Amino acid sequence: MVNSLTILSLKQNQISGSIPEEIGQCKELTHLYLSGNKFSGSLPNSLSQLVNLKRLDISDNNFNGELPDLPRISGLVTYLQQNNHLSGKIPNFDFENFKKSEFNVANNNFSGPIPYLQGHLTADSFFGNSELCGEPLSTACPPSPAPLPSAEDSTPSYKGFFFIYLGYIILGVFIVLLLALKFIPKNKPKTEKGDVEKNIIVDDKPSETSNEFRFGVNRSELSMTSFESAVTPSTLLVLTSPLAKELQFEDLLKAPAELLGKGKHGSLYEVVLNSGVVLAVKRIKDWGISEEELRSRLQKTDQVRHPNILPPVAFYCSKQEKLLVYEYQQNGSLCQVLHELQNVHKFDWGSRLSVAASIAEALAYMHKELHEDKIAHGNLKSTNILF
Ligand SMILES: Nc1ncnc2c1ncn2[C@@H]1O[C@H](COP(=O)(O)OP(=O)(O)OP(=O)(O)O)[C@@H](O)[C@H]1O
Repeated sequence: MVNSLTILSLKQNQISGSIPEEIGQCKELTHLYLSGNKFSGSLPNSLSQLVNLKRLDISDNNFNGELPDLPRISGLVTYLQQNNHLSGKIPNFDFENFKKSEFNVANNNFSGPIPYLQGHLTADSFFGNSELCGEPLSTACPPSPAPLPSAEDSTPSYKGFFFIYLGYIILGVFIVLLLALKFIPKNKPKTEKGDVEKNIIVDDKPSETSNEFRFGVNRSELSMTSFESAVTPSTLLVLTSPLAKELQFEDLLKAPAELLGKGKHGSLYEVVLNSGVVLAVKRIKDWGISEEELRSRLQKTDQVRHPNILPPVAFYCSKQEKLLVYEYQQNGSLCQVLHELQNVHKFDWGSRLSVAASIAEALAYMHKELHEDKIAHGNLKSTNILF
């Protein structure tokens, strides 16, 4: 039971006590909402073992002590812990993953410099920590004291000499290489297409190299070298949706993208096209089926039309990348309605039943139509029900 728990929401109650170390056993937990209670004590170290966690909200409690190693949870997109008594340094998260309103450590006892925020977040997320300093707060950090010179520093050691000589050697080799490059004849044989294909590089991290296409100006993790675009004509397959008419693969790569979440099969980005159209693009990793099979499944899924099934708009398939494009649904998911709305009582039992009936109807239709192709949903959960 505990092993398969994915969402735990205890918010806005009067619960006191500390979070037990055993929370680390809930390995499937993706959403943990404990805000607005009277929890106290320090956060257990085992919290950092919840590697599937996407949303953590422990705001408005009495937690204290230092934070466990939470940055190791790479898929976190919500991190709210304002209005507690937590202390120590702010860890170096992957701040690119957080929207402004989804990261907040205000009104605690944190101290020291704020880590580099990669251009994200504002002072609002950090106010109320009297010993916190650095951007984006207006309090500058005091200069770190210069290390005292030691006796060892004043006399050059053998180790020091070794590095000086090593430096000379490297410089010498570099000059020889430069000269060699200058005098080697430049008439290289023309590279065949096959050779270029062998050189395709997919870089999973943003790179500063200027000849790269970007998916998301500087916020996404997807980038692809120009080699791939040179050998792969735009193979983005636009399905029947009029929304993405004339959509090109390059349009996706150039558009700003924001991470919406990370799942088992990859990351999902909100992508805003030049035209203003907003898409949700899933970058698939480890699907475990062949490119051919993926194509055939998507084309079949596209033929199953039902008002409650969100069809893919387009997909892109190459050896290096598999992208699935959907229309962005701006009204949020069932999970948000159930767990994040201020006034959940608005979601009355009549509405809940009607949502459940719509889901069942859509699922039954899809499974009937795709029965022969053996395609089932296989991952039904409240975050996958969109309004
Ligand atoms: N078309 C969409 N528009 C808006 N939000 C979406 C859309 N599709 C998914 N989301 C939201 O984005 C988040 C991530 O979605 P995703 O489908 O990647 O999750 P997942 O089903 O857990 O992934 P996986 O199948 O890889 O395990 C979810 O919170 C979901 O509600």
